[in-house]
Amino acid sequence: MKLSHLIKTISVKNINGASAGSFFNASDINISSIHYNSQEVLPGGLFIAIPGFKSDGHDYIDDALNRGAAAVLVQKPVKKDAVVIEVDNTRKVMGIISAQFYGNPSEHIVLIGITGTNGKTTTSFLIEKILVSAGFNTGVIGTIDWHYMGKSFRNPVTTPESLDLQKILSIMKENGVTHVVMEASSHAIDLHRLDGCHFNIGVFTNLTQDHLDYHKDMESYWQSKQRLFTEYIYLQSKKQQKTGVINCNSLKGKELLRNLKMPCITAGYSQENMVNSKNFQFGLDGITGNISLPGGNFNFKSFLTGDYNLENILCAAGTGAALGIEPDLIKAGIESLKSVSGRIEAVFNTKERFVYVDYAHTPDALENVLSTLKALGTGKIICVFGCGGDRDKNKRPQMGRMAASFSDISIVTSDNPRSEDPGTIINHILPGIHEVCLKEYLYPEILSGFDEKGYLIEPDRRKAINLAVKISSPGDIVLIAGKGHETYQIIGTKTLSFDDRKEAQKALEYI
Ligand SMILES: CC(=O)N[C@H]1[C@@H](OP(=O)(O)OP(=O)(O)OC[C@H]2O[C@@H](n3ccc(=O)[nH]c3=O)[C@H](O)[C@@H]2O)O[C@H](CO)[C@@H](O)[C@@H]1O[C@H](C)C(=O)N[C@@H](C)C(=O)N[C@H](CCC(=O)O)C(=O)O
Ligand SMILES: Nc1ncnc2c1ncn2[C@@H]1O[C@H](COP(=O)(O)OP(=O)(O)OP(=O)(O)O)[C@@H](O)[C@H]1O
Ligand SMILES: N[C@H](CCC[C@H](N)C(=O)O)C(=O)O
Ligand SMILES: [Mg+2]
Repeated sequence: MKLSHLIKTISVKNINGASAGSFFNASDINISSIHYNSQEVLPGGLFIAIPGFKSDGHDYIDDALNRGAAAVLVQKPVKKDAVVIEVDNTRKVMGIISAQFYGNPSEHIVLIGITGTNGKTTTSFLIEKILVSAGFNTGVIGTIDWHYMGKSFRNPVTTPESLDLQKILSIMKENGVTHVVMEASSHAIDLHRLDGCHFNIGVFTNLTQDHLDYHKDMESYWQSKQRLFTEYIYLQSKKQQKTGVINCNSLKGKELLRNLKMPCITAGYSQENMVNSKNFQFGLDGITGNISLPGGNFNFKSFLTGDYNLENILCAAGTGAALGIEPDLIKAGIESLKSVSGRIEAVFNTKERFVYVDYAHTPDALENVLSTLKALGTGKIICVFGCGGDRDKNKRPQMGRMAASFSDISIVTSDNPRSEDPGTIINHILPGIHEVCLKEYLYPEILSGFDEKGYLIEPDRRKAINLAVKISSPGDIVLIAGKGHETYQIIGTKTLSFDDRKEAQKALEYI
C-alpha cells in the first residue's frame, strides 16, 4: 500500500522535516507490512516507535532500519537516513493506520465490545452461542483465545494491540465471519488498542476493584471503562445503529446509563429493565427461570450457575435483542453453552468431592463464586487461592477477606508471582484474612482435621491443591481460584506448565 494512502486519515506533523504535501509531491513509497516491534520488522515494512512502560521503541529505530524498514513513524524528532513520519502520538495513530492497511475490517462486520471488571469472557461466550444459533458466522476475541469457525489461536493479552487486532479482524472477515464479539479491557481502552474499530454494540457488565496498579484509582479505572461507550461507540463508530447494553443490577451500570446519549437496552433482575428475569432458581447444575425482553419472553435452563451468571445471561440476551434476534433463538443460544473453560469448571471425580476451578482473581469475583457455592452446597468449603504478582497490590487483602469470610479453610498460595517474591504477596493477603479469622493451621494439625475456621500458608500451588483435596471429606467443596483456564504459571521470568484442573485430578486419584 502506498504510504500516502496509508496515512491519509491521520494528522502528520512532518515527513523528513517537510510537510506531508511537499513530501508526496516529490515522491511516495510502498509499505508492505507494519510493525511495532523492531525484532519483527520485514524489508519494506513501516516501523512504529512506541514509548512503552519498560522501554522506548524510538531506541530500536536503527534495529528496524537494519532489518530493512522502508519508513519509521515517530512521536519524537528523529534524524535518520530514511523516511521518518512524525505524529503527536504513535500509539494513537497505530490503530487507524492498521485499520487502513487491513481494509477497515470492522466497518464491514457487526462488532460487539464488552467491558466491565468481571464477566466479559463469560458474556462473550454466551453472545457467541446466541449469534451461532441465529445462523451467523461468529468470531470471538478475548482472554481465553481468539477463535472463529472452530479454529482457535493464542491471545497473549485479553484485547490485542491495535495492529494485531485489525489483522485478526481482517482474517475473520476474509474467512466469512460476519459478527465479532470481543472483550474490551480497560488497558486496551487506555492504550488506544481499539482505535480504528467501529462498534455496533457495547456491553457493560460491572465495575469493582482491579487493576489499580495501572489506573491508580477507581475513578480513572471507571473513566477508562466508560470511554468504550462515550468515545469509541458514540463518537468514533461509523455504524448507523449503535446500542449500549447495560447491566443495571450494577449501580455503576445505572450511572453509565444516565451518562450516555445513545440508545441503550437495560438488563437486570427488576421488571423495570427492558431485559429482566423472574422465577429464577440456582442449583449446582445451573439456572432456570424466565426471561422477558423486547419482543417476547421464554423459560430457559442454563448450565451456568450463580446470580452473577444470570447477569451475564441477561446482558447476552440484551445483545441478541439489540440485533433483532428472535427470542427462541436467544433461548437456544443461552441453553447451548455447556460451560466456559475455567469458570466454575467441575473437576470430575468418584470420591464425592465437589471440586471446582474458577478464574476469580478479584475480591468481587471471589465473593461471588464462594457465596454461590456456599448457598448451593452443604459441605465445608476449602478455598485455594493466591494473587498475581506485578498486578494490583491493593486487592490482595480484600481477596484474603473474601476467602476467609466464605470458606472454612483458606489455603493461601501463589498465583502467577511474576517478578515478585511469593512470600511478600502472601504477606499482603494475610491482613485481610486476619480481619475474619486468626487461626493458622500448620501441616500436621490440619491433616488430622479442622473444626475452627482458619487458614494455612502453602506457597507451592501444586502442594496447596494436593493438601486441599487431602483434607476434604465426602460432600465438601474445594474451590481452586484465580487461574481458571490458564495452563501455565509465571514464576520470575519463567512460564512453566501448570493446570489447576490437571493438578486437582491427580490429587483426587490419591485419596
Ligand atoms: C501494561 C501494558 O499493557 N503493557 C503493554 C505494552 O508494553 P510496554 O509499553 O511496556 O512495551 P515495552 O516493552 O516498554 O516496549 C515499548 C515498545 O518497544 C518495542 N520494542 C521493544 C524491544 C525491542 O527489541 N524492539 C522494540 O521495538 C515494543 O514492541 C514496544 O512497542 O505494550 C506491549 C506491546 O503491545 C504489550 O505487550 C504490553 O502488555 C503486557 C504484556 C501486559 O501484561 N499487559 C497486561 C497488563 C494487559 O494488557 N492486560 C489487559 C487487561 C486484562 C483484563 O481484562 O484483566 C489485557 O487486555 O490483557
Ligand atoms: N458478572 C459477573 N460479576 C461478578 N463476577 C463474575 C461475573 N462473571 C464472572 N464472574 C467471576 O469472575 C471470574 C472471571 O469471569 P470472566 O472470565 O467471565 O471475566 P472477565 O471480565 O473476562 O475477566 P478478565 O478481566 O480477567 O478477562 C469468574 O471466574 C467468576 O468468578
Ligand atoms: N487479565 C488479568 C488476569 C489475572 C489472572 C491471574 N491469574 C493473575 O495472573 O493475576 C490480568 O492480567 O491482570
Ligand atoms: Mg476475560
